[in-house]
Amino acid sequence: MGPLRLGTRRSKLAMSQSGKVADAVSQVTGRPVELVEITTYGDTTREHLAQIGGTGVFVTALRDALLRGEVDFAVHSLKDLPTTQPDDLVLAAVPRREDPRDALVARDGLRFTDLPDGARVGTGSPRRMAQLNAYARGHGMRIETVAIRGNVDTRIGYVRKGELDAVVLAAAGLSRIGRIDEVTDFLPVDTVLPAPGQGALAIECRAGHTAQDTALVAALAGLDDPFTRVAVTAERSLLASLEAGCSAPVGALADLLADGQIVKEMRLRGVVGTTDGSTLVQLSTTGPVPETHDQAMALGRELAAEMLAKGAAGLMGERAH
Ligand SMILES: NCc1[nH]cc(CCC(=O)O)c1CC(=O)O
Repeated sequence: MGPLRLGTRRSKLAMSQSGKVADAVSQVTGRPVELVEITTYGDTTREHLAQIGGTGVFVTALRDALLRGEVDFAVHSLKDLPTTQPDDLVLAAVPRREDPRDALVARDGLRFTDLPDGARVGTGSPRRMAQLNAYARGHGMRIETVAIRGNVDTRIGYVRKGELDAVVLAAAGLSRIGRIDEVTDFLPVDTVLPAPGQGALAIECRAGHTAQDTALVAALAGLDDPFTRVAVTAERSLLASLEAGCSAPVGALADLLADGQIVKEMRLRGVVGTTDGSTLVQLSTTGPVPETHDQAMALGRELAAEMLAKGAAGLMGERAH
């Protein structure tokens, strides 16, 4: 048998996380893994993701390569993955999640709460804008959120060149490309809830039409982290039930509540808001740690129903598509 072919985007972030997954897959399968670089629509378009809708723009080309048999599995950032799973593909593994928080990279080592009056803060994410602006309004701060996009290096470049006072990025992405030292403040999740699935990766395969596919899915299961899987399932169920795309202003995070070493319950928090931060619907639910996929899905649906009852639908500009 030849090497396994791993389909990946070619950005520095994607190549770095795919390289790590390749090593882990080699370990569990005993086979060499070869990286196959694929350009996605999200990599070439110059449009703002909030405008093109975001849903699947980084994913579709990778999925097509999988379905055509050009690669054996694909590695995605889970937060970029649409909540609808195609029948012929399967999430073979969700490895243990890294730090899910958003992080600030600001000039002069500034923390978020120390930003000066009128500070310009760059982010392309309506979710980040909504929560940053809501915090500022509630704490007598005045900031201006500025829509930017581009890869991580480009975004940090706006601060280094003095065009912005700060940018907000996912801590996990910075860590994966070796730039975590540039973070000047980790934003508490009470201030900014991350995107559903942020900090987690997804390893996707064909759903076992051949004996080889089936064997690969079984081997990759060894890389799955069951708690991360349950947590991101609940978060993504919330997103799906709100009928929001991945560029909608929705944050969600599931975490465990423990008493010492003993895990007691899982908490799921969700937020949706207007980008100007004038209105946020933020709710949380706590219950037994889900033991099945269906239980995790139910938790997300229940919280979504409560958020919709509080007017969440009216706050999402962008609908599912
Ligand atoms: N939308 C872009 C994207 N998709 C995944 C990550 C990296 C972090 C992660 O895996 O959640 C990033 C960059 C960012 O949001 O700063």
